[in-house]
Amino acid sequence: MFFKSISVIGSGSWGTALAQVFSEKFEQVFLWGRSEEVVSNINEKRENIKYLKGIKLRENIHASTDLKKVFRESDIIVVAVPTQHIRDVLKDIDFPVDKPVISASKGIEIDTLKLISDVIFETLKIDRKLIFALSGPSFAKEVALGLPTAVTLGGEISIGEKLQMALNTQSFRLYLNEDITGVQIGGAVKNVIAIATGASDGLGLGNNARAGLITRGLYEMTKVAKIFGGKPQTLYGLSGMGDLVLTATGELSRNRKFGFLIGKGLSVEKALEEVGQVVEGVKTVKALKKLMEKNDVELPISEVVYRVVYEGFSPKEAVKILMSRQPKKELL
Ligand SMILES: NC(=O)C1=CN([C@@H]2O[C@H](COP(=O)(O)OP(=O)(O)OC[C@H]3O[C@@H](n4cnc5c(N)ncnc54)[C@H](O)[C@@H]3O)[C@@H](O)[C@H]2O)C=CC1
Ligand SMILES: O=C(CO)COP(=O)(O)O
Repeated sequence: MFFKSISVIGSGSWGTALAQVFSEKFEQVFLWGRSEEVVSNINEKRENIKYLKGIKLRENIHASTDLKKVFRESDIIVVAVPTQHIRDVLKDIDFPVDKPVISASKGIEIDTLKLISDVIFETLKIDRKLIFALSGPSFAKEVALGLPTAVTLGGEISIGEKLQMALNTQSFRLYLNEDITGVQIGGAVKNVIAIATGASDGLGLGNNARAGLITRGLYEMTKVAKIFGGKPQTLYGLSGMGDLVLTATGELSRNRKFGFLIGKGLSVEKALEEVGQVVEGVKTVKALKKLMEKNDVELPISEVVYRVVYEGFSPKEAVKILMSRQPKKELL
């Protein structure tokens, strides 16, 4: 398999940052976006002013609103659309796809409780060996600036090795992991925990509280991975702990910022408005609530994030609920 060109589906901050990093090695990079304005800004001004301001995009990045064309044009497809919209976007592809499709989005589909790899499988009807998930600590802005970043590529090893070679650059390092399920759970659930640490910081609860949430949050991530059939140890890697630490503490995180604003007393609506970009944890926590009910499993941090976001509980009440739980053994 030799890859000359690559297509990125989704021209938000992540899709654009990935296009920029890929444009270093690929002859041609195609980028699909819904918005005519974003697409023409990229093609004419070489900048995604709305989602990735200040980054000069390379000349070999070609943006388009024609999804089928962008899909047909290249040897690898990367999906970077907000999770709840992936099915809707991919359903328009009505021809066979026989090239690798990599999910770079993070979340769980609320209606079906499916992972993105399953949504790709169902909509495109492609061989599972061609489906991959790219996840790990990777803020779009830092990736686009060419700052060193290490991520995990989850999926089948033999094609995965070829993709790894093709996508690896001096600033973007990929590790392979066969456990595509565990890789996706890390990226999805860490967003919910980042909302919790953001709220804790917004309330001014200190460093101890944040470290406690991160550690017990990681345990929740392993519990969710087990439900989906993923390996708990995957969650100790880049796509689990790595991304959790980044998102739960990093100033650039939208999930953390959303939580922080809630902790400062803003309403959910106002906090979402203030962030102004996708906050996947708000959706993922809804899926986790369904998952808890379906599997009769406890995810205490996710549960209180759900109550704050959807049931009108205050962040202070959430802290009280967490701190007054029955004392437990430290299960890991
Ligand atoms: N921004 C980042 O640093 C990273 C983001 N991700 C993930 O990438 C995915 C995309 O996020 P971002 O690019 O950051 O979001 P963003 O908020 O920067 O951009 C949102 C994008 O989604 C598009 N969109 C909105 N509604 C849509 C719909 N109904 N159908 C199709 N497209 C729609 C918008 O046009 C825009 O291109 C998310 O799952 C996110 O968790 C993963 C790693 C890093
Ligand atoms: O997933 C990310 C970094 O790895 C981005 O996190 P946010 O969506 O919280 O900004």
